[in-house]
Amino acid sequence: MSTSTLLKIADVSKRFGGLQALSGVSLTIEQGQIYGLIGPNGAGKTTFFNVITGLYQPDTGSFELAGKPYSPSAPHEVAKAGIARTFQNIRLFGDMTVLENVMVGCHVRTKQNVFGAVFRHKAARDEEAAIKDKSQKLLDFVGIGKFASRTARHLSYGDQRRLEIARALATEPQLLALDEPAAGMNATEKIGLRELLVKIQAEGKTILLIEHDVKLMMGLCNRLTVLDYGKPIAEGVPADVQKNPAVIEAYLGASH
Ligand SMILES: Nc1ncnc2c1ncn2[C@@H]1O[C@H](COP(=O)(O)OP(=O)(O)OP(=O)(O)O)[C@@H](O)[C@H]1O
Repeated sequence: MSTSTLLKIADVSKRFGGLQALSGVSLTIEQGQIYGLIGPNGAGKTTFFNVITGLYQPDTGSFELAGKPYSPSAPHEVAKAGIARTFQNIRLFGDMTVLENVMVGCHVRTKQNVFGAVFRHKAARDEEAAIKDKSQKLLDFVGIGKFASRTARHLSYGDQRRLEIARALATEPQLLALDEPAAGMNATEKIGLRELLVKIQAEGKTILLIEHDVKLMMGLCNRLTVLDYGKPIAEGVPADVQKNPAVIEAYLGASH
């Protein structure tokens, strides 16, 4: 293999009572890829995200991150291991400033312990200044630097999505997992989002993306897995996936 594998997931299953939400889902994401997960409503996409980010315990499944066994446990541990995610429904600290929201993400990687913060040691003050600086740079990178001191809930919807991405990037993830980042966006915001994701990929990041906008996904992703009723029905490059009869049937079936 010429590229290096970032995340290798094998045979993930998850049952909720009588409902088999995921069964036998395997996928391999190479470093630097934008990898898409698509499928009709209820196909299991978010459940899969919740499993790999430690919110749900799978019934079966094995995981390897950057060549090492990885066991998704508590979300904080997942962030430390190098996976950051955003949620379908925006989860920001609405009453904090835009800058503070990103600073929270940075704290996953900080060295100072709580005593340093309480007693305001010089090292803690220096680190805090570095965090502010890094957070501002991330805001500039995602295109909302001028709103740093604004209260987060006063941002437009599209900019709140950008802020979530900046906060996730602040944890210095190896994998950025985005759950429907374009949901509720207008056409202009979607174009902006697409440009941002391409820019993040150009920085060397790897992205796992759930999205309903199939056109956006086909244009953006290097590879895709399609789920239907919790099972993978197709995997490959967009040009092949969109011709796959099982995929066409799953989408037509869902809309008729
Ligand atoms: N905590 C839970 N308890 C019980 N059932 C659940 C739970 N979470 C998800 N499910 C069920 O699992 C199935 C898969 O849901 P999931 O949200 O993963 O699908 P999805 O592909 O993300 O859908 P959408 O595109 O609508 O967000 C659905 O039938 C859902 O109702």
